[in-house]
Amino acid sequence: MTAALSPELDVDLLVIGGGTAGLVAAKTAARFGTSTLLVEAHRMGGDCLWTGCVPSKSLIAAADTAARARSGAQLGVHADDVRVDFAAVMRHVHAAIHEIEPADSAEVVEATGARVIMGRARFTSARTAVIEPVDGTATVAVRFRQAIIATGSAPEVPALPGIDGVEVLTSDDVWQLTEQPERLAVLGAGAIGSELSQAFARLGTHVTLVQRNARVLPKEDPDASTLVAAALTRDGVDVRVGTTVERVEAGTDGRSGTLHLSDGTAVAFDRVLVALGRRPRIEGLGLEATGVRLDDRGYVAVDTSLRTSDRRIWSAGDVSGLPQFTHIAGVNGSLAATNAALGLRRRVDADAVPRVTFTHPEVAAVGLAPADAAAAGCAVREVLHEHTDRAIAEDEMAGFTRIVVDTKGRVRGAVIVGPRAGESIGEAALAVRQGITTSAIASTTHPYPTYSDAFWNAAIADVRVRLERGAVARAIRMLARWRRFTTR
Ligand SMILES: Cc1cc2nc3c(=O)[nH]c(=O)nc-3n(C[C@H](O)[C@H](O)[C@H](O)COP(=O)(O)OP(=O)(O)OC[C@H]3O[C@@H](n4cnc5c(N)ncnc54)[C@H](O)[C@@H]3O)c2cc1C
Ligand SMILES: NC(=O)c1ccc[n+]([C@@H]2O[C@H](COP(=O)([O-])OP(=O)(O)OC[C@H]3O[C@@H](n4cnc5c(N)ncnc54)[C@H](O)[C@@H]3O)[C@@H](O)[C@H]2O)c1
Repeated sequence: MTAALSPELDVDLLVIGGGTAGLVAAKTAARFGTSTLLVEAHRMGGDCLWTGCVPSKSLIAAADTAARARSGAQLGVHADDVRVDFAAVMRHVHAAIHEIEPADSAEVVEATGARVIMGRARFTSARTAVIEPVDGTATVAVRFRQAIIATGSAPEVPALPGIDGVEVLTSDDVWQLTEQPERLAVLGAGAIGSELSQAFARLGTHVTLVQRNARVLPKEDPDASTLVAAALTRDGVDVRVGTTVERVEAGTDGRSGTLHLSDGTAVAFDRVLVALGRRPRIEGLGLEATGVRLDDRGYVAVDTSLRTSDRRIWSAGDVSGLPQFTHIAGVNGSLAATNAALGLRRRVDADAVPRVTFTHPEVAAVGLAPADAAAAGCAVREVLHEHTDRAIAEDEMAGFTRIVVDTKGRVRGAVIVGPRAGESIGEAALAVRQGITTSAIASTTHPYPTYSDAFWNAAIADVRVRLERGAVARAIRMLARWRRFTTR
C-alpha cells in the first residue's frame, strides 16, 4: 500500500519522537537551518513531562512536605494531625505538568523553524517513512536525508504467573489514580520503585516493596542502598529484599490480590505497581525496512557518535540503550542532531554524566565509583554528614560525600547521599568533566553552612593528605624551618 504513495514531504532530517531527545534534536537541527520534521505519536514532551520526572518529583514534593511536618517535633515544631488530601496531591501533580507543558509544545518547536506532525511514524526504507496522523487525516509520506530515532522506552511488565488476572499499575498510569491505595505492593526497588514506595508511604499508604536483588538501588553505592533502605523502613515501607514474586493471586475486584513470594511469605495488596525496568519503544517502527540493528537487549545499537548501523539513521534518548535519564536524552538529542545535520562525529560523554535518585536521602553520583577507585589507582576521600554543620542544623545527618581522586589530584568521581545531593553533584560533574583538581576546589571558597561544603571539605581532606607526604611535605617542613631560622 505505502509503495504506491508518492513522497509528499522531502526533509533533511526526520526526528521520530517528541520526548526530551526528539525535542532537543529537532530544535537543534532547525536552528542550524536544516529542514526538520518532528513526528510525535502521543503527547509532546514525552515521558519526562507526562509520566516520569515531572509527576514523580511533584508527588515526592507533597510526600516530603508531609514527612517534614510529621518529623517537626524533633525540631520543636508540632504539626499535629497531618492530613493528606490525595485528590489535592494529584491536582498538584497535574498542575505541575500543565505548568511545564507549554515549554515542550509544538509551537515552541515550530518557532525554531522545524515542522511538527502529530502522528505515528514508520520507516518504509532507509530513506523514506510514512506518518499516520493522529487526527485520522491521510497518511503522509516522507523522504529524508537523515533520521533520528527518539522513541523512548516503556515500562516492562514481565509475565509473572497470575499477573494477567490483576490490573497492574505502572509509571505510565499511576498518575491517573484518584483514590489513594490503602495497601500498595511495589515490585522492583530501582529508581522508580524506591522513589514511589517512599512517596506513597509518606502520604499514608501501607507500602510493601519487593526486590529480587539483595539491596534496594543495586546500581548505586552499597552504603547509599543501606541508608535508603533504612529511610524507607523508617517511613513505614515494608522492605523485602532478596526475594521475588512466584505467583500473583488475583482478588475478586481485578485490582487487589496477594503476592506469593519466593521466601514463602505472602503480601496482600489493594493495588500493585510494577517497576521492573523498561523496554525500548520500537514496535511498528518499521526498523526491518532499514539497516538499523538492535543490541542484545533489544535497544537500537549506536556507536559513540549515536549513529546506528544504518549510516543515515541516528538515535538518542532511552531507545538508544544508553542510561535512561532526561539530561542524557537532551544532551544526546542535541549531539545526534549536530552530527546528522552538520556531518560531524562528536562523541557521547560517558564519564561525567551525573544521576540522582530522588529518595530521601537523595542519592547522587557521577564518574568513577568509589568501589572501583583502588583498581584504577585512585584514592577515596569522605566527609560524613554528621560532620557537616548544615546537616546537623537540619537534623539530617544520615549521609556522606565521597570523592574519587587520581594520583594527579583530579576528581574522577563522586557519590553524595543526603538532602539536596542532586544540587551538590553538579559541581562534582564539572570537576570530573574538566579534570579539576582537589587543590583547585580547596582553594575556591564555598559558602557556609551548606551541604556543598562537604564536597569542599572532601577536597581539602585530599589536599591535606597530599601535603603530608613526599616532596611537598619535605618542602613545607623546610620552608617552616627556614622561616623559624630567619625570624629568630
Ligand atoms: C517514573 C519515572 C521517573 C523518572 N524520573 C527521572 C528523573 O527524575 N530524572 C531523569 O533524568 N530521568 C527520569 N526518568 C527517565 C526519563 O523520563 C527518560 O529518560 C526520558 O523521558 C527519555 O526521553 P526520550 O526522549 O528518550 O523518550 P520519551 O520521553 O519516552 O519520548 C519518546 C516519544 O516518542 C513517541 N513515539 C514513540 N514511537 C513513535 C512513533 N513510531 N512515531 C512517533 N512518535 C513516537 C512517544 O509517544 C514519546 O512521546 C524517569 C522515568 C520515569 C518512568
Ligand atoms: N531519578 C531518576 O533519574 C529516575 C527516576 C525513575 C526512573 N529513572 C530511569 O528509569 C529507569 C527504569 O527504572 P526502574 O526502576 O523501572 O528499573 P530498574 O532497572 O532501575 O530497577 C528495576 C529493579 O527491579 C528488580 N527486579 C527485577 N525483576 C524483579 C522481580 N521479578 N522481582 C523483584 N524485583 C525485581 C531489579 O533488581 C531492579 O533493581 C531507571 O534505570 C532510570 O534510568 C530515573
